[in-house]
Amino acid sequence: MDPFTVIAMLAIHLLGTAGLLFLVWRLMPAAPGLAAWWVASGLFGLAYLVRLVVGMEHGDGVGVAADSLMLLAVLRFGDGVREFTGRAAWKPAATFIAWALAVSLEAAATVAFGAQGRYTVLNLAIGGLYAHLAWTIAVEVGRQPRPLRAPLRLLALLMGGLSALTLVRAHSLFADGMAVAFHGPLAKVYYMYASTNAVVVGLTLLWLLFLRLNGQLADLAARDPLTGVLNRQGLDERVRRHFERPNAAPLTVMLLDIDHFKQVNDTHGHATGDAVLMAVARTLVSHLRTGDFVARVGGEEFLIGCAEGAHPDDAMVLARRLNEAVGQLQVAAPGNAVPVVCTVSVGVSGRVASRADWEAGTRQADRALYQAKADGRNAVRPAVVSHAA
Ligand SMILES: Nc1nc2c(ncn2[C@@H]2O[C@H](COP(=O)(O)OP(=O)(O)OP(=O)(O)O)[C@@H](O)[C@H]2O)c(=O)[nH]1
Repeated sequence: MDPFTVIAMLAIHLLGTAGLLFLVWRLMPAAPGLAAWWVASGLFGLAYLVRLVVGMEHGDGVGVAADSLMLLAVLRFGDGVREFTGRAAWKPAATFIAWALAVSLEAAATVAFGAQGRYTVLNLAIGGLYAHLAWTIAVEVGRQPRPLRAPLRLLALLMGGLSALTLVRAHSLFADGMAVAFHGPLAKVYYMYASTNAVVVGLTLLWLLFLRLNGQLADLAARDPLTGVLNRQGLDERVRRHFERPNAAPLTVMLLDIDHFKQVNDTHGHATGDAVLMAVARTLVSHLRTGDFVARVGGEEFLIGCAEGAHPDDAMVLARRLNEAVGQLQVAAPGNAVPVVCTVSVGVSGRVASRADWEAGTRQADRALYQAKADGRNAVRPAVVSHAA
C-alpha cells in the first residue's frame, strides 16, 4: 500500500473514532477521560489530514504546524488516561512547556536539516511520550479494579509497541535519511502497526468505559441511595460471595434498629430523620472491621454481617460498641437549637457457618432484637440458641 493511502486510512480511522467518542461524550459528559480522548483522536486525525493536503515530506513551517497537532494529541491522550485512572493531572503549564519544547526543537531541526530533522525530532518526541504513557498505564494495572486490568494491559502493550517502533524509526531517519519514513520494511511495519492501533485503541477505550460504567451500575443497584450502605440486593450478593470463598469464616448476623424513630420524624421532620439515618450509617461503617459489612434492610433497621474469627473481639463486643457510638451521636436539626440524639437496640445471632443457615441466623438476630426492644430499648441482646438436636 502506498504511504498516501495508508495515511488517508489513518486519518479516516482516527476522525471516525473521534466522532464516535464525541457522540458518547455528549451522552456522558462526566465520564472521566472521554473529553480528552475524543479531542486527542480528532487532533491526530486532523494532523494526518493536514499532512496529506500539504504533502508529507515538507521540511517547512506548515509541516511543523501539522506535527504540533500530533504532539498535542498525544499529550491530550495522556491527560485522558490520567483522568480515567484517577492520577493527578499534569498542570496545564507543564503540558504547554512539554509541547512548546518539542515544537521548538522540531522547528530548529527543520531549519537545520529540513524534513529529515523534522521527522527525526517528531518521532523522538512522540516515541518518548508513548513510552511514558505505556509506563503510566502499566503502573495503573495493579491499582485499578480487577475487571479493568485486561484492557489496561492491552493499552499499555499497544503504547509500548508504538513507542519502540517510533523510537527505532527516529533512529533510522537520523541514520539513513528520509527514504525510510515512507518506503522499505520499517515503514511497512510502522504503518501497519499504526493502522491497527488507530482501530484497536479506540475500541479499547470504549471497552474501558463500558467496564467502568458497568461497575458503577452494579454498585448503584447494590446500594441504598440515602445512606450508601448495601441494600437488600447488595446484601444477598455479599453473603453469597462470602460463603463461596473456600474456608469462608462463619458470620454473625447483627440487626440494629433505631429506637422511636417515628418520633424523630414526627418532631423534627423527615429531612432530619434522613440526616439521622445517614449519621447512624456512617457510624456503623466507621466501626466495621475487615470482612464485616453493613446493609440497610428496613426504614430504620440495619443488618451487620460480622466475620467471625478474623477479630479478637466477638460480635457482642462490636454490638455494644456500636450501641454506645450511636448513643453519642448528635445530629443537627434545622430550626432546632438542640441537636437530635438517638439510641439503638441490637440483636445478635449465633454463628452462621453456611449460606443455607443465613436465613435462620437472621431470624435469631430478629428475635434477639425483639427482646432488646421488649427490655426497654437502647440494649444489646444475644440470640438464645437452642442446641436441641
Ligand atoms: N426520614 C425517614 N424516615 C423513614 C424512612 N424509612 C422509614 N422511615 C420512618 O421510620 C419510622 C419507623 O417507625 P416504627 O416502625 O413505628 O418504629 P420506631 O418509631 O422506631 O419504634 P421502635 O422501632 O419500636 O423503637 C416510620 O415513621 C417511617 O416513616 C426514611 O428513609 N427516611
